Amino acid sequence: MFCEEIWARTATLLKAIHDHPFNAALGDGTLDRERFAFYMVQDARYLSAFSKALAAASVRSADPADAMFFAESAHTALAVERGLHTSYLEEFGVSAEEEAAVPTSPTCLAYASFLQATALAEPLPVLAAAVLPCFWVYQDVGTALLARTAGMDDHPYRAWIDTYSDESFAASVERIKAITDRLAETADPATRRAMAEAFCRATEYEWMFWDSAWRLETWPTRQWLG
Ligand SMILES: Cc1ncc(CN)c(N)n1
Repeated sequence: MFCEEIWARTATLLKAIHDHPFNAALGDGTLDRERFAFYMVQDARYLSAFSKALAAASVRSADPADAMFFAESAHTALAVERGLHTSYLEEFGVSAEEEAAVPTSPTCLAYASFLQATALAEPLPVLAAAVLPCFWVYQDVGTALLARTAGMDDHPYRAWIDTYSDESFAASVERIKAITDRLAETADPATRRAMAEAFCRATEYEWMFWDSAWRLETWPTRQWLG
Protein backbone atom coordinates (compact mmCIF):
# COMPACT_ATOMS: atom_id res chain seq x y z
CA MET A 1 0.00 0.00 0.00
CA PHE A 2 1.23 3.51 -0.87
CA CYS A 3 0.84 4.98 2.63
CA GLU A 4 2.66 2.13 4.35
CA GLU A 5 5.56 2.32 1.87
CA ILE A 6 5.93 6.09 2.02
CA TRP A 7 5.71 6.16 5.82
CA ALA A 8 8.56 3.65 5.99
CA ARG A 9 10.58 5.73 3.49
CA THR A 10 10.20 8.89 5.62
CA ALA A 11 10.80 7.16 8.99
CA THR A 12 14.20 8.79 9.62
CA LEU A 13 12.88 12.23 8.69
CA LEU A 14 9.90 11.66 10.95
CA LYS A 15 12.22 10.81 13.83
CA ALA A 16 14.11 14.05 13.15
CA ILE A 17 10.77 15.90 13.38
CA HIS A 18 9.97 14.29 16.74
CA ASP A 19 13.50 15.02 18.01
CA HIS A 20 13.61 18.62 16.77
CA PRO A 21 14.37 21.03 19.66
CA PHE A 22 11.13 22.93 18.92
CA ASN A 23 9.02 19.80 19.46
CA ALA A 24 11.13 18.63 22.40
CA ALA A 25 10.56 22.01 24.12
CA LEU A 26 6.88 22.06 23.06
CA GLY A 27 6.46 18.70 24.76
CA ASP A 28 8.16 19.52 28.04
CA GLY A 29 6.43 22.92 28.16
CA THR A 30 9.69 24.94 28.12
CA LEU A 31 9.21 26.36 24.62
CA ASP A 32 9.44 30.13 24.98
CA ARG A 33 6.44 32.24 24.01
CA GLU A 34 8.34 34.17 21.37
CA ARG A 35 9.04 31.04 19.35
CA PHE A 36 5.54 29.63 19.85
CA ALA A 37 3.93 32.96 18.89
CA PHE A 38 6.17 33.14 15.79
CA TYR A 39 5.08 29.62 14.88
CA MET A 40 1.39 30.49 15.43
CA VAL A 41 1.55 33.59 13.23
CA GLN A 42 3.32 31.73 10.42
CA ASP A 43 1.04 28.74 10.81
CA ALA A 44 -2.06 30.91 10.44
CA ARG A 45 -0.69 31.99 7.03
CA TYR A 46 0.13 28.41 6.15
CA LEU A 47 -3.39 27.27 7.10
CA SER A 48 -5.02 29.59 4.63
CA ALA A 49 -2.94 28.04 1.77
CA PHE A 50 -3.54 24.55 3.16
CA SER A 51 -7.32 25.06 3.28
CA LYS A 52 -7.31 26.34 -0.33
CA ALA A 53 -5.36 23.24 -1.43
CA LEU A 54 -7.99 21.09 0.31
CA ALA A 55 -10.80 23.03 -1.36
CA ALA A 56 -9.09 22.41 -4.73
CA ALA A 57 -8.91 18.68 -3.90
CA SER A 58 -12.64 18.77 -3.16
CA VAL A 59 -13.41 20.40 -6.51
CA ARG A 60 -11.30 17.77 -8.33
CA SER A 61 -12.76 14.73 -6.51
CA ALA A 62 -15.12 12.67 -8.68
CA ASP A 63 -16.22 10.68 -5.64
CA PRO A 64 -18.82 12.71 -3.67
CA ALA A 65 -17.69 11.26 -0.32
CA ASP A 66 -14.08 12.30 -1.05
CA ALA A 67 -15.26 15.74 -2.19
CA MET A 68 -17.15 16.13 1.08
CA PHE A 69 -14.15 15.01 3.14
CA PHE A 70 -11.82 17.54 1.49
CA ALA A 71 -14.38 20.35 1.77
CA GLU A 72 -14.97 19.58 5.46
CA SER A 73 -11.21 19.46 6.07
CA ALA A 74 -10.79 22.85 4.37
CA HIS A 75 -13.42 24.19 6.77
CA THR A 76 -11.80 22.52 9.82
CA ALA A 77 -8.38 24.01 8.97
CA LEU A 78 -9.88 27.49 9.20
CA ALA A 79 -12.55 26.99 11.87
CA VAL A 80 -10.77 24.70 14.35
CA GLU A 81 -7.04 25.10 13.74
CA ARG A 82 -7.17 28.81 12.93
CA GLY A 83 -9.42 29.26 15.98
CA LEU A 84 -6.75 27.63 18.15
CA HIS A 85 -4.20 30.11 16.80
CA THR A 86 -6.47 33.08 17.44
CA SER A 87 -6.96 32.09 21.08
CA TYR A 88 -3.21 31.58 21.67
CA LEU A 89 -2.39 34.93 20.05
CA GLU A 90 -5.04 36.63 22.19
CA GLU A 91 -3.57 34.98 25.30
CA PHE A 92 -0.10 36.24 24.29
CA GLY A 93 -1.46 39.75 23.73
CA VAL A 94 -0.64 39.80 19.99
CA SER A 95 -3.18 42.09 18.30
CA ALA A 96 -4.54 41.50 14.80
CA GLU A 97 -2.53 44.53 13.59
CA GLU A 98 0.69 43.19 15.12
CA GLU A 99 0.01 39.78 13.57
CA ALA A 100 -0.61 41.33 10.14
CA ALA A 101 2.66 43.29 10.36
CA VAL A 102 4.83 40.14 10.74
CA PRO A 103 6.45 39.23 7.39
CA THR A 104 5.69 35.74 6.10
CA SER A 105 8.88 33.71 6.65
CA PRO A 106 10.82 32.24 3.70
CA THR A 107 9.95 28.69 4.78
CA CYS A 108 6.26 29.43 5.32
CA LEU A 109 6.07 31.08 1.91
CA ALA A 110 7.89 28.15 0.27
CA TYR A 111 5.62 25.54 1.85
CA ALA A 112 2.43 27.49 1.11
CA SER A 113 3.59 28.11 -2.49
CA PHE A 114 4.40 24.42 -2.94
CA LEU A 115 0.85 23.48 -1.86
CA GLN A 116 -0.71 26.12 -4.08
CA ALA A 117 1.40 25.10 -7.11
CA THR A 118 0.51 21.44 -6.52
CA ALA A 119 -3.18 22.35 -6.26
CA LEU A 120 -3.01 24.29 -9.53
CA ALA A 121 -0.86 22.05 -11.69
CA GLU A 122 -0.89 18.47 -10.41
CA PRO A 123 -3.53 15.73 -10.67
CA LEU A 124 -5.66 14.84 -7.64
CA PRO A 125 -3.56 11.80 -6.51
CA VAL A 126 -0.44 14.01 -6.27
CA LEU A 127 -2.38 16.75 -4.48
CA ALA A 128 -3.74 14.20 -1.98
CA ALA A 129 -0.20 12.90 -1.33
CA ALA A 130 1.06 16.49 -0.87
CA VAL A 131 -1.52 17.34 1.83
CA LEU A 132 -1.32 13.94 3.57
CA PRO A 133 1.75 14.76 5.75
CA CYS A 134 -0.07 17.88 7.01
CA PHE A 135 -2.56 15.52 8.62
CA TRP A 136 -0.49 12.47 9.41
CA VAL A 137 2.72 14.08 10.73
CA TYR A 138 0.75 16.39 13.03
CA GLN A 139 -1.31 13.53 14.39
CA ASP A 140 1.85 11.50 14.98
CA VAL A 141 3.55 14.38 16.80
CA GLY A 142 0.37 15.32 18.73
CA THR A 143 -0.20 11.75 19.89
CA ALA A 144 3.43 11.32 21.00
CA LEU A 145 3.25 14.60 22.93
CA LEU A 146 -0.04 13.58 24.55
CA ALA A 147 1.62 10.42 25.90
CA ARG A 148 4.69 12.38 27.07
CA THR A 149 2.62 15.03 28.86
CA ALA A 150 0.09 12.77 30.60
CA GLY A 151 -0.86 14.26 33.96
CA MET A 152 0.66 17.70 33.17
CA ASP A 153 -2.72 19.46 33.33
CA ASP A 154 -1.30 22.98 33.48
CA HIS A 155 0.84 22.42 30.39
CA PRO A 156 1.04 25.76 28.52
CA TYR A 157 0.53 24.10 25.14
CA ARG A 158 -2.20 21.65 26.20
CA ALA A 159 -4.78 23.02 23.71
CA TRP A 160 -2.32 22.53 20.82
CA ILE A 161 -1.51 18.97 21.92
CA ASP A 162 -5.22 18.15 22.44
CA THR A 163 -6.15 19.43 18.96
CA TYR A 164 -3.69 17.18 17.16
CA SER A 165 -4.12 14.11 19.38
CA ASP A 166 -7.92 14.32 19.26
CA GLU A 167 -9.93 11.28 18.06
CA SER A 168 -11.70 13.27 15.36
CA PHE A 169 -8.34 14.38 13.97
CA ALA A 170 -7.16 10.74 14.02
CA ALA A 171 -10.32 9.76 12.11
CA SER A 172 -9.58 12.36 9.43
CA VAL A 173 -6.04 10.97 9.10
CA GLU A 174 -7.47 7.49 8.49
CA ARG A 175 -9.86 8.91 5.88
CA ILE A 176 -7.18 10.72 3.88
CA LYS A 177 -4.86 7.70 4.08
CA ALA A 178 -7.64 5.51 2.65
CA ILE A 179 -8.37 8.05 -0.11
CA THR A 180 -4.67 8.35 -1.01
CA ASP A 181 -4.18 4.56 -1.06
CA ARG A 182 -7.22 4.19 -3.33
CA LEU A 183 -5.96 6.91 -5.70
CA ALA A 184 -2.49 5.31 -5.75
CA GLU A 185 -3.94 1.91 -6.66
CA THR A 186 -5.21 3.15 -10.03
CA ALA A 187 -2.43 5.68 -10.69
CA ASP A 188 0.13 5.00 -13.45
CA PRO A 189 3.79 4.55 -12.36
CA ALA A 190 4.77 8.16 -13.18
CA THR A 191 1.89 9.54 -11.12
CA ARG A 192 2.76 7.17 -8.28
CA ARG A 193 6.34 8.42 -8.35
CA ALA A 194 5.08 12.03 -8.32
CA MET A 195 2.86 11.14 -5.34
CA ALA A 196 5.88 9.81 -3.44
CA GLU A 197 7.90 12.94 -4.31
CA ALA A 198 5.07 15.22 -3.17
CA PHE A 199 4.69 13.34 0.13
CA CYS A 200 8.45 13.49 0.82
CA ARG A 201 8.69 17.17 -0.11
CA ALA A 202 5.78 18.12 2.17
CA THR A 203 7.34 16.11 5.02
CA GLU A 204 10.63 17.94 4.48
CA TYR A 205 8.72 21.21 4.67
CA GLU A 206 7.14 20.05 7.94
CA TRP A 207 10.61 19.69 9.51
CA MET A 208 11.70 23.00 7.98
CA PHE A 209 8.60 24.77 9.30
CA TRP A 210 9.36 23.83 12.92
CA ASP A 211 13.02 24.60 12.37
CA SER A 212 12.19 28.04 10.97
CA ALA A 213 10.12 28.82 14.07
CA TRP A 214 12.96 27.63 16.30
CA ARG A 215 15.36 29.99 14.46
CA LEU A 216 12.76 32.82 14.27
CA GLU A 217 13.57 32.84 10.57
CA THR A 218 13.78 36.16 8.74
CA TRP A 219 14.59 37.24 5.18
CA PRO A 220 18.39 37.72 5.08
CA THR A 221 17.95 40.13 2.14
CA ARG A 222 15.42 42.43 3.85
CA GLN A 223 18.24 44.66 5.18
CA TRP A 224 19.03 45.81 1.62
CA LEU A 225 15.50 46.92 0.80
CA GLY A 226 14.16 50.40 1.42
C1 LIG B 1 2.92 23.59 8.94
C2 LIG B 1 1.69 22.81 9.35
N1 LIG B 1 1.52 21.56 8.86
C3 LIG B 1 0.38 20.88 9.22
C4 LIG B 1 -0.54 21.40 10.07
C5 LIG B 1 -1.73 20.61 10.48
N2 LIG B 1 -2.82 20.88 9.65
C6 LIG B 1 -0.32 22.67 10.53
N3 LIG B 1 -1.18 23.28 11.37
N4 LIG B 1 0.82 23.38 10.19
